[in-house]
Amino acid sequence: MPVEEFVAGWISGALGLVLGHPFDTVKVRLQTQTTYQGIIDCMVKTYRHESLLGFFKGMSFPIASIAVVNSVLFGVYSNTLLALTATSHQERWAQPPSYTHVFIAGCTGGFVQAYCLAPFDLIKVRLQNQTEPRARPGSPPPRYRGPVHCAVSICREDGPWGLFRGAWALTLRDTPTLGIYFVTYEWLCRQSTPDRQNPGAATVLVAGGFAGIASWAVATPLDVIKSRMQMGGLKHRVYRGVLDCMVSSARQEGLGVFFRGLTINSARAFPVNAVTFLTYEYLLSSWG
Ligand SMILES: CN(C)C(=N)NCCC[C@H](N)C(=O)O
Repeated sequence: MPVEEFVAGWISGALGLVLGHPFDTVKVRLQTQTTYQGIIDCMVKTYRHESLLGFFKGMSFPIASIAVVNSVLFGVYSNTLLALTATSHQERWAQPPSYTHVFIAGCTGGFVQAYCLAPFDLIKVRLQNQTEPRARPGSPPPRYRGPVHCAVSICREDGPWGLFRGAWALTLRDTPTLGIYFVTYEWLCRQSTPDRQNPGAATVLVAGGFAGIASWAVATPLDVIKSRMQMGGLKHRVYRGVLDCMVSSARQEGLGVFFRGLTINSARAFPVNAVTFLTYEYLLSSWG
């Protein structure tokens, strides 16, 4: 099994994450809290209350974990395509796989990565939702002191399976949307590249960016549900399942709730995925 795809996925995921984390914090807060009037209000309040550091809450953990998860996504995707089409990554521009194969490989990558991502994503969302300013003498400490304390507390309160809270919604979110992600990327690259040639850097950047936007646009409704289920129990209500969360969120807040965070997510998705794909393609082509 070729391992370069895993390593390239690892490095490209870490770069994308640093770039996108401040946007991600605003998105998570908009999706799970009702105190903000919109993106700007959330940004201003976060900055005033928590300084610039507020935007980077929960980042140290994903920087290691998202890199692992991205490595699983790209590694599983590429190796599934290899199994389906018997072409390696280097041969794929000259002998392009069908979009059906790309979609199946993307869905497989999405399904596997969802289970690797679930505990890390839960911890990230819980930490991002702590709106307390940095600890000052006399002020009450935040519920979680950091990622490890958060993981230990969840295990203590809910058992080890507690770390997988929201995992089903995450799987439903990621399986089809990762298929869409890779199909969009391939389609855009092929549209703007002469037949059977490797796409240039500008094409990869633009195709990666739009693949990110397209997949997140489809993923947003389940992203909202996933984030709410992950916060369940902590002053937030506990849902009986994905359907219960969907129905009661829509009843209480209207259908618009499913698109909460869409604008900020799209603004985040373009640079994050442009950099991710460019780094991934660059690393694989320089390793030959
Ligand atoms: C719609 N979904 C779930 C995705 N397109 N996921 C893959 C993108 C990964 C990238 N690190 C990001 O966070 O955008």
